[in-house]
Amino acid sequence: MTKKAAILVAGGRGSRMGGPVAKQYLPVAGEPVLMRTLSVFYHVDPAIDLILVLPQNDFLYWKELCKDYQFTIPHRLVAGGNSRFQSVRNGLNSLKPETELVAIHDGVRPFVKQEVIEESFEVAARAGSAIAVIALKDSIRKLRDDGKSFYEERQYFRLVQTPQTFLVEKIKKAFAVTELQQFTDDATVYENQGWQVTLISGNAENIKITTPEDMDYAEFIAAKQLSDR
Ligand SMILES: Nc1ccn([C@@H]2O[C@H](COP(=O)(O)OP(=O)(O)OP(=O)(O)O)[C@@H](O)[C@H]2O)c(=O)n1
Ligand SMILES: C[C@](O)(CO)[C@H](O)COP(=O)(O)O
Repeated sequence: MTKKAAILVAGGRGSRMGGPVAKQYLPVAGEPVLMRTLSVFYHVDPAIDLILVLPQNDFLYWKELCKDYQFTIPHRLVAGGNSRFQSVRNGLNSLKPETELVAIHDGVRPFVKQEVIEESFEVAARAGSAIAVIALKDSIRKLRDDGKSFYEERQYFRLVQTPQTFLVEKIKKAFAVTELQQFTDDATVYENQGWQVTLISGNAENIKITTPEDMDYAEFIAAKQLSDR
């Protein structure tokens, strides 16, 4: 059986969300965002090695939160870094030697579908990588520095989500480089090695909770999930 791990990165401060409590700990329909995300991965496969990357200073707070919510899904804590890239790298460095596949996922994307995670592991096992993306619904304009804007054919673009799942051997090699500005996700780190990434379909509700209005939408999605059960 292939040894799988999932690194859920939640080492950020949520500056665009604002507020006294970082967004990854905020309750959505009564359950903190990170507990929701951990649960989805756990239900895909309870044997997945779950790694949660948090700011080191939040470890105690998180452990207390788990007690308060009686949250018992097993996971390991790893200290985050100053950027998402560094947080992911810390997570990769904590993988057990026998791990063959790793899904890297934003902790603040609690509505990823189990089917997307499952497909990401299947495709990454065959192709080396699997990056969840969705098509655009709106038209797009490309901006130029001179203030002009131009039509672009939206069928050639995709919005990038997580999970981004990889063969461990390859993604660890890819992350053993100096951080570059274009490393806004893990696919860009992988392709920096000259390797082509493989895209899979994500799910529309798999939003990255980023700004306050996302919390309203998150409440809506959580309520819908409950009524669809
Ligand atoms: N040093 C960092 C920065 C970000 N992240 C994580 O990467 C994911 C995507 O980042 P983003 O949505 O930008 O989160 P924040 O950095 O927390 O938000 P902001 O940019 O608004 O401060 C989040 O789960 C975030 O916690 C991380 O693990 N370590
Ligand atoms: C990884 C990511 O969620 C893919 O869309 C995104 O690049 C993270 O960006 P952020 O600026 O760190 O939120």
